[in-house]
Amino acid sequence: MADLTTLSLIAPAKLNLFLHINGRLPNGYHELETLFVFLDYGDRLHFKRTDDGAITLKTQIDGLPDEENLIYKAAYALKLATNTAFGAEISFDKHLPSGGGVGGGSSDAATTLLALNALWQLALPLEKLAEIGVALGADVPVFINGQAAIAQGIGEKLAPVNLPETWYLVVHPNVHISTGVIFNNANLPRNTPKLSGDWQSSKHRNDCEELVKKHYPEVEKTLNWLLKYGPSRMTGTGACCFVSFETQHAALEALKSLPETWQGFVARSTNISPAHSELRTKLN
Ligand SMILES: C[C@@](CO)(OP(=O)(O)O)[C@H](O)COP(=O)(O)OP(=O)(O)OC[C@H]1O[C@@H](n2ccc(N)nc2=O)[C@H](O)[C@@H]1O
Ligand SMILES: Nc1ncnc2c1ncn2[C@@H]1O[C@H](COP(=O)(O)OP(=O)(O)O)[C@@H](O)[C@H]1O
Repeated sequence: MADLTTLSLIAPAKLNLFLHINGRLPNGYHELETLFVFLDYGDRLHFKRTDDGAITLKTQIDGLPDEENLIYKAAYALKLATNTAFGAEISFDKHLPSGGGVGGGSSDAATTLLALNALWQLALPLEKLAEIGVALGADVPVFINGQAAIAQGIGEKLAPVNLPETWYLVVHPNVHISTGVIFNNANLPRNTPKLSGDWQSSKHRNDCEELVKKHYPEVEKTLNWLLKYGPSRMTGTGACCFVSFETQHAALEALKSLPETWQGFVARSTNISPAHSELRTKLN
């Protein structure tokens, strides 16, 4: 295996193709059933191994102290768990909208754990990385595992699935939605029965959608605008909404007519996380 000292790796977006809330745990977290798929679009992170033991971010996010950046937190947590003498310099190109429901922060954290596990020559198994990751965010384990999955629990119990890969137009209606605020709203429905039998033959929805539409009219407008192309849905706790297309061309044509006040991107869904595919290529 190659002994790398630098590594550049994607932190892909995810979509929640459905999101059911089954109940609330004593610690306030919610029991979910959600279908995760990855997109071949995301942030790009650049890592350089150093010998001085320090973790340094060379890029900043406006209004977010480095110590609160999930990239820094992930690197620090891995260093703490392993006592490695190595350090890292990390820069990144942020493409995913913050608070967009596409998992940007969690994916950045997962990519950091995967990359530094290789650069610091730790050889930790994915289960251990996921254990470190879940303390940073409920969404981190699916990115560490790297396989499209139905998640249960708080999002960390993963059953791999194999979905038809297709094209998506993802639209961000320019509103930032805090996951914590939505989950803490008294009017959030929390009583969807657990899926029984074959999940593909059940009816699906996003249980956060109605509440978010009420509080963020731009999300409702986006979902309605997308309806002309097919059934539209919100991902996670919002704000991004998506619709699928059979061809890249059709998705790009729809993107061209997007109202100027919103942002959007077209991406292909993948069953294997593009971070894992890239890492495999670069390590061999
Ligand atoms: C809803 C989902 C669906 O994929 O995605 P996003 O919309 O955030 O992308 C995730 O469960 C979000 O995961 P993540 O964004 O990592 O959440 P965390 O940082 O762990 O938690 C943020 C806050 O959301 C609430 N939370 C999160 C997960 C969960 N199963 N139950 C909760 O109640 C908690 O109030 C917590 O303080
Ligand atoms: N590297 C990071 N990228 C994005 N957000 C981050 C990062 N580190 C910490 N955060 C914090 O996490 C919050 C949720 O971000 P994000 O994961 O992009 O949203 P979502 O969970 O809705 O997809 C942000 O508002 C920000 O305060």
